[in-house]
Amino acid sequence: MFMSLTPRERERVMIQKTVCSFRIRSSSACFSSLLVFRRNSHSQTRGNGHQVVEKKQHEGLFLQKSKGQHLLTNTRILDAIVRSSHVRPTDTVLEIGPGTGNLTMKLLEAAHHVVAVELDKRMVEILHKRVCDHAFQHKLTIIQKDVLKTDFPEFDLVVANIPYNISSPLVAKLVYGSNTFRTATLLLQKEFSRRLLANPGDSDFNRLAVNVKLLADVKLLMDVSKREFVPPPKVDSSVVIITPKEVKPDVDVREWLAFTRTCFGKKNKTLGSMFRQKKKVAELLSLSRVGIAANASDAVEEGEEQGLCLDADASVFKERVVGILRSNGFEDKRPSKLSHGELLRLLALFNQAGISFHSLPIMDLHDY
Ligand SMILES: C[S@@+](CC[C@H](N)C(=O)[O-])C[C@H]1O[C@@H](n2cnc3c(N)ncnc32)[C@H](O)[C@@H]1O
Repeated sequence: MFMSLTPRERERVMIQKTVCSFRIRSSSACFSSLLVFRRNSHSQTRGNGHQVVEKKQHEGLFLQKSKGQHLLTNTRILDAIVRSSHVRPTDTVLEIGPGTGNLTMKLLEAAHHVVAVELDKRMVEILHKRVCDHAFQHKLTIIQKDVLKTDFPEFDLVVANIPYNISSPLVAKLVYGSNTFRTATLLLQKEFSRRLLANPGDSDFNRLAVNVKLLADVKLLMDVSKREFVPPPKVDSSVVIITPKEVKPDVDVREWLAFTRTCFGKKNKTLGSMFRQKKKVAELLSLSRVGIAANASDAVEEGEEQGLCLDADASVFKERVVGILRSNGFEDKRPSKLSHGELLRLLALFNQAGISFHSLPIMDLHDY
């Protein structure tokens, strides 16, 4: 029966057998880790695009689910990712989570330089050796750190198969961070990519999409089956390309993020019912007081001009908030149906009336 399988199916059976036998032998401490054969730097490519595992030269490597260690092994898909990223020979590419370097090797061929940020020391060692074996070391800088706690050097592009458990803060770091770049081509969990791709009016338009699309365009490049990874994750993946907008709206980013957190907190509620909630009114009232106090005389004067008394009780404040919604035609609207232009206008109306949404530290930029 084994012989009747295609070479690709046979390879999978072999990997599965190894994984199963390891599971039986493994202690509970290692339960979430899988043993696989390390892809050898001299491995050949089969007609179906998968690299052949040379078992004689394998080194055991525990791939940790907690670090999202699912290696993409299909060279056709790796090539397609690099091709769709339009890497130029003059580019410095930032790769996040290079792992054993399957994508890195392709990027090194296409780019002027690659900066790879990898948390796992074992991966760094394997990658370093592999790159030296191919005499590419002068083109690669490896930063062995947590990508969320690292300041990036300058780069032109991002191309990465990222650990899915940090998708949200990582996309926020790229889109809302201070680095300028042409595009970010990211392999993401399929469901996450669909959330990212949602548009105003779609049933699944959400806070992630509204925040990312304020500053960037997002396009789907391709879906990738979970079968293309070793070990296969539970879910399928997708490759998306994020292109920062050339002209960005003039808005206080922290104020915007806090505003969208309020608007998209409860699915399908109208703005009127959302802003009538007792808890929300109390929260906004205290934030607006803090904002006015922090912005000192200008804001206080503005607040007073608008009739906002610092000692105003919650019901007066609620009427003020709902009044803004009503008189501008927003009361019965649902946030998921509003365009960026409409949301920006509503935020400006609130702010002009001395109503503020944020008192958050910078760290919370990462919190979608
Ligand atoms: C999905 S694997 C991708 C490996 C490789 N790029 C590939 O396509 O085969 C994700 C990689 O990110 C690394 N990683 C996980 N969390 C990280 C973090 N916070 N900072 C940097 N690297 C991280 C993992 O160790 C792993 O090597």
